[in-house]
Amino acid sequence: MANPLLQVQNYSQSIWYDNIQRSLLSKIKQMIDEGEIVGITSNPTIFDKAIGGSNDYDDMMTELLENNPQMSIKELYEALVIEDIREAADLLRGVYDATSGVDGYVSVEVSPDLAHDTEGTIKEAQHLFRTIDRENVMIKVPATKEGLPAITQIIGQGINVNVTLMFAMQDFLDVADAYLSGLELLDKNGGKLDGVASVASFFISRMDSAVDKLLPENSAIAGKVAISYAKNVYQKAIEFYASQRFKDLEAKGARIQRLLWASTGVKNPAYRDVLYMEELMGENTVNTVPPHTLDAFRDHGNAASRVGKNLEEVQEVLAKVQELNIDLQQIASKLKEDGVAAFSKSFASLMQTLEEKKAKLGEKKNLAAKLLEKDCSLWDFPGVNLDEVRERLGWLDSVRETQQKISDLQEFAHEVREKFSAVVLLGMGGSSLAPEVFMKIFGNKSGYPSLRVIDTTNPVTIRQYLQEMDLAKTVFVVSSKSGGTIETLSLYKFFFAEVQKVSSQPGQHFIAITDPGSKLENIANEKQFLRTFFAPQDVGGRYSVFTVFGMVPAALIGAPLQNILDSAEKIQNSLSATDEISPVVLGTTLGKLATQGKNKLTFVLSDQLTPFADWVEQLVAESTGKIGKGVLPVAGEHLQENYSNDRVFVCVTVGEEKAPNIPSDNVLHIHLENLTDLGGEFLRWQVATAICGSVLQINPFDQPDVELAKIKARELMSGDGSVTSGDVKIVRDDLEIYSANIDEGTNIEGLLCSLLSSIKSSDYFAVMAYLPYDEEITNILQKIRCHIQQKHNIATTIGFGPRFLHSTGQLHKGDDNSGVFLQITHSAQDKLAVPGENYDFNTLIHAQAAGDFQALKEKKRRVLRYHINGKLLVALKNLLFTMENDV
Ligand SMILES: O=P(O)(O)OC[C@H]1O[C@](O)(CO)[C@@H](O)[C@@H]1O
Ligand SMILES: O=C[C@H](O)[C@H](O)COP(=O)(O)O
Repeated sequence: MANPLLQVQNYSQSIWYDNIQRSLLSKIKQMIDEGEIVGITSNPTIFDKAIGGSNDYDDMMTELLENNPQMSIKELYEALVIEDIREAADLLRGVYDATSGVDGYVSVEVSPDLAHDTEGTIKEAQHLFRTIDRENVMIKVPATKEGLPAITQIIGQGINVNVTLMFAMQDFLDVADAYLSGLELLDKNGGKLDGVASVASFFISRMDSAVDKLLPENSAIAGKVAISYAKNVYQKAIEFYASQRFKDLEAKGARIQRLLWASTGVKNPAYRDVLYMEELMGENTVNTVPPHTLDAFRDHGNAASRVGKNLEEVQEVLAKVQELNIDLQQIASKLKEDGVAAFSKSFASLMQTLEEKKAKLGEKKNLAAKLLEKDCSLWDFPGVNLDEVRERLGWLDSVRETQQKISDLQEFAHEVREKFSAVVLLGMGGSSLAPEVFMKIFGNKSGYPSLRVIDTTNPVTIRQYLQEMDLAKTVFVVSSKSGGTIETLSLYKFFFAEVQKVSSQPGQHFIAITDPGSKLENIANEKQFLRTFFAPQDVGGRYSVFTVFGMVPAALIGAPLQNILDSAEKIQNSLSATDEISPVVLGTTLGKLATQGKNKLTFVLSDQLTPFADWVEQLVAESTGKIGKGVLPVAGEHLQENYSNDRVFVCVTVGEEKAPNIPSDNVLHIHLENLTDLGGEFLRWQVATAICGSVLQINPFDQPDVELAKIKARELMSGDGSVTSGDVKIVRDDLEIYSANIDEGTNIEGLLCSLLSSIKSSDYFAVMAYLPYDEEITNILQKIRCHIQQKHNIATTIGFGPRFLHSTGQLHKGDDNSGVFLQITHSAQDKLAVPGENYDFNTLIHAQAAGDFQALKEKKRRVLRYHINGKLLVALKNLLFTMENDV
């Protein structure tokens, strides 16, 4: 079907667009190119919405203030507005030339505060016209008593004028007279009359909104008064421009001052949404149309010449208005007054928003600039070792540095995919989580190997993964910054021995990612690994996604490296933005809220982004949970009807998705146009977390309490490979229960009750499962968690051990002791030896669980360990049953 907007020109009406905003300029260009619009209008309300309600202008504001910190708010406003008006004028220049100056104008209004100041209006009109420096600009001047002489003077100087805020027939007559006087003045001054244009903006919907209130219920003339009045004015205009006075001017090139229908967005939803467009269409008029009305007309508008038609009905409607004693003249005067006041209010609100933005930008700029300069003073607080901080700020260069290495990474990936069909990454925490996100979100590109991360010491899972592997076609990435992480090295030893069974060159199945000089580098050299990638030493594990730790595995599966880095760079380049989710603001907000006790950061992620939660969980928890402070990341919970007030939500949607309704006052929304914007999210959260650490006055780059559990685990692993752990409280059937820092109970139910009755409203409940990765197990754990979430209305988390020890494990022991912990362990039949060591994986995982239990105990955390010796699933279901029914 033909676009109805394009048919409007058949009736000699020009459609202008009643809207402008920087980010819309490309859309506006498209509408101009397609012939849908031939002009643009703006007003103070439109700019208030555009500048106050978006970040479109933040970069320019930052730049302007950088060049001139003394710039006043008014100057700032003007600079932003003028830039848009110029750009719009340039976009419309083609129309202006093609129509010989009939159309192709963009209108900008003088400050509404000058509405009653003739001299001030003249000066500002001159100033704007000169500064904008475009022929196809119209200066908007209100049709007030003081505006009329200004119109004459401005037209007399050859400046185009759009007269605004016209409501009454008398306005038309006054304005038309002022216009002709202006033309006469221009003529007298020797100016060219064909070089000046003017429109008279007659406001429609506002008149109906005011009159409809005075009409009896279901009145037949509802929604018809403004149109009838406007049609009457139109007739008057025809008469006026047939006058000899105008004919004389026309002979010298003058154009009529076209009537422009403004305020044509329907305000009463009961009316047809294109009512004012359809009814007022006709020769020698302009209609300036707001976005939603334009969209509606494009969709179902009906173009026809109507403004000069049905004149009997016009008279009937106006007679009826008189009959009802409705004084349109009086209403019009009031609307004009109100209009001036409303534009003044918008203008004042915009000035205030700019004032606030300027202050915020200064503050954010300081933080952003300090961060980009790697200024350690951001974390200069008692107890923070600044030398350690200094050695952990390299991540701020990672995106830029890795941009240079894309082709090397891709070449290597190409070599690898010729030989292997699967990549297995062995690593913990920051060395494995980002690659797993990439694999789960992007998948492996066709022709590229798939990737599996192994970050457990659970023998059942390791065995199962081994059985699923085709070792001859598998390449292992051993990923460890320190090169000494026990899980990673044990897994390496195990899989190297397995590969040795199928390959005469086992080292060629291994790639190392590590710091130069690490133990892993030595191993890689000795075993002749396929390749060793060195990571920058000044980037900590959880901030390393853009280094080789994240990018090598991403390249191996053919993930969109360029998009990932570009979207991250985009975020990095706009660190001083002021919107609530810009990284610096986000970090500041999260830090401030956490200090007010709102420290349960709950992620409500698009299904497509679910895997991102594990990465962000580690970043936030390990970075912030220390010295009695911390932000607990919560992911994977069901939405509830109400929440305790310690929650902050971050809702992330992608593409067309709608955000769910979250019943909380603290909800931040992040929207990704598409999944390839994911790179920016990694950077957003790295910056936000670092800044949050600054607000919390901690070092967000260390993990002081992770070591404690490791020490305890080492102590518990005796030379013969067994694990000793005291504290057993109850032994029943195939169960052993241990507890610490809770009231004693005499049976299992009693101990569980003690644990749960210790819960306070600001606590959280954490399930820590040293169990195989398995869907059924996960489902049962989810049910346990869900039960506690609902029954106690607190935040809940689930972590698989030892994986979570490198994530929430730090926060569990470092925060303000608000965690209530249920640790679940199981004795596997399969011990699975670690070649060359005196321990097997079963011993290792038990030592890790028992070590963490001891560490939690020492830190006075409330913890219960539920150790299962018998059938795992049966025991888990029993535990769920007990929790749902007895405790
Ligand atoms: O890369 P590495 O040295 O093996 O460390 C793995 C993980 O262990 C930690 O150092 C401690 O949990 C994390 O910060 C890190 O991501
Ligand atoms: O120039 C256009 C006017 O300012 C605009 O159409 C006013 O519309 P409104 O009545 O919807 O605010």
